[in-house]
Amino acid sequence: MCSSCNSLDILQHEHIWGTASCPHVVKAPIVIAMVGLPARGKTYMSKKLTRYLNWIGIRTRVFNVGEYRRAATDKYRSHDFFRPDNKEALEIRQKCALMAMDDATKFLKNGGEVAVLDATNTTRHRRKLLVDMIHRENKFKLFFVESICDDPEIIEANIVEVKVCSPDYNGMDQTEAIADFLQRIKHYSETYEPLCHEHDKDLSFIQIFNQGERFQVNKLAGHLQSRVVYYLMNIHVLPRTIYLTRHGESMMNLSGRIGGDSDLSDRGDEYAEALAKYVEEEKIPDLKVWTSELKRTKQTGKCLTAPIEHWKALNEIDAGICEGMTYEEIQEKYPEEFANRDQDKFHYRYPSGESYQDLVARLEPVIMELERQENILVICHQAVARCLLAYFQDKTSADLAYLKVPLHTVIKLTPVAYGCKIEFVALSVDAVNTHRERPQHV
Ligand SMILES: O=c1[nH]cnc2c1c(-c1ccc(Cl)cc1)cn2-c1ccccc1
Ligand SMILES: O=P(O)(O)OC[C@H]1O[C@](O)(CO)[C@@H](O)[C@@H]1O
Repeated sequence: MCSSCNSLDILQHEHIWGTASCPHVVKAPIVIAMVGLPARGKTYMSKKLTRYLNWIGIRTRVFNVGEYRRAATDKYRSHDFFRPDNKEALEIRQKCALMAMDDATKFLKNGGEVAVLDATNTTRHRRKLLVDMIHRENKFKLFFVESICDDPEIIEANIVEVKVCSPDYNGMDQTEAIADFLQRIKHYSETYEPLCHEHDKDLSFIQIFNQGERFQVNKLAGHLQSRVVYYLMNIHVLPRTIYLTRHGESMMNLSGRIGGDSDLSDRGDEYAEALAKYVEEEKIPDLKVWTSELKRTKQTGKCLTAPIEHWKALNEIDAGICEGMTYEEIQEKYPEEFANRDQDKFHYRYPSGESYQDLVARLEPVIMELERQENILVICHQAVARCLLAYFQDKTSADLAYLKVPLHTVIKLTPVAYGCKIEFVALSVDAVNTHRERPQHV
């Protein structure tokens, strides 16, 4: 007997594994529907949230209605397309919205877990259509995320940063494009009905005011929705830089051995000095430094003047019974283990140790705190740096485990528009290469 909906055929019900058929299941697929006027950060949030959910292992994809409209109509002419009385355009826009929802439904029926519908969804009529289509027919959960922003400076910044370069404005000069986009916003404003408690008390939603200054949350329904709300309450758009580096070369690196808690080598000490010089020259305001609890990262930060915090969560992947061994010794002594790791390096867990998947879970609180912070230098390890980098660079789990993160290199990450600019700054101190390539045969 299923305790949530008293269904008897537990096998058909698949309650434990979570299916779309029963709304009570823990992992019922969910549609996150964005709501808001143009230039309110809907695409920004859609992409960032999707990157986070995929990184923690939840299969998520964005369905952007604007992209469907651009595919359906040839060259965009002007804001007239968005006039509420433009019947022909309304038909195209409705068709595109239905196609996006249809593709989202297909995605969720084929193993997808979260579909983010990046659209304005600015009328009660459109949202009711969503409720009927998604909630009743498919039994998916539906969660609305509305961004309300009436600060003209923020709107203008958004338009300049991500709208004027949109395909809609190819060949148009910036002033013309901004004017056209402001007209487009005006057309939407005429019919805009924000979510409100009176009319929408049965809907699950969060309203975000002015880029996270204030939040209004209604009827959260489930763990995933709470995780989404928590994430959206922790992100910010203040300009900042995250500097990522491994510790300096260690004695274990010199001997080609993995793990352990060894001191820096002489060249590792040189890197610690070079790192302090680099940081000095960067003139980073209010820098904070995070290291792991292992000696080699603490020693790497010893010449820095900025405040330093140590995180156990930043410790290197635990190689369990293989700690302190070389790859050759592992292949010799544990050939099966060695082969299994090459087969699926992300999911492979060392006996009495960790997998990259375990590492991502251990690093999630670090990522959440990094999102809250401003300028940070993280001194960590090869596997840890790969996991953090995969989050900022939206890498797949398979690629994550083989990302190149050389010793004595500072990786500079700066959020821009919808992504993250990345620069590799190799400081001129030699070091061994600890990178083991993806084997060809698998
Ligand atoms: O509320 C906005 N209004 C206009 N623009 C915005 C936002 C947000 C934003 C929204 C919610 C949260 Cl919790 C944080 C940021 C991000 N952006 C944005 C930032 C960079 C490029 C393009 C868009
Ligand atoms: O996953 P890979 O490629 O073995 O890299 C992780 C290894 O890198 C090191 O940080 C340095 O070799 C080891 O401590 C760790 O086990």
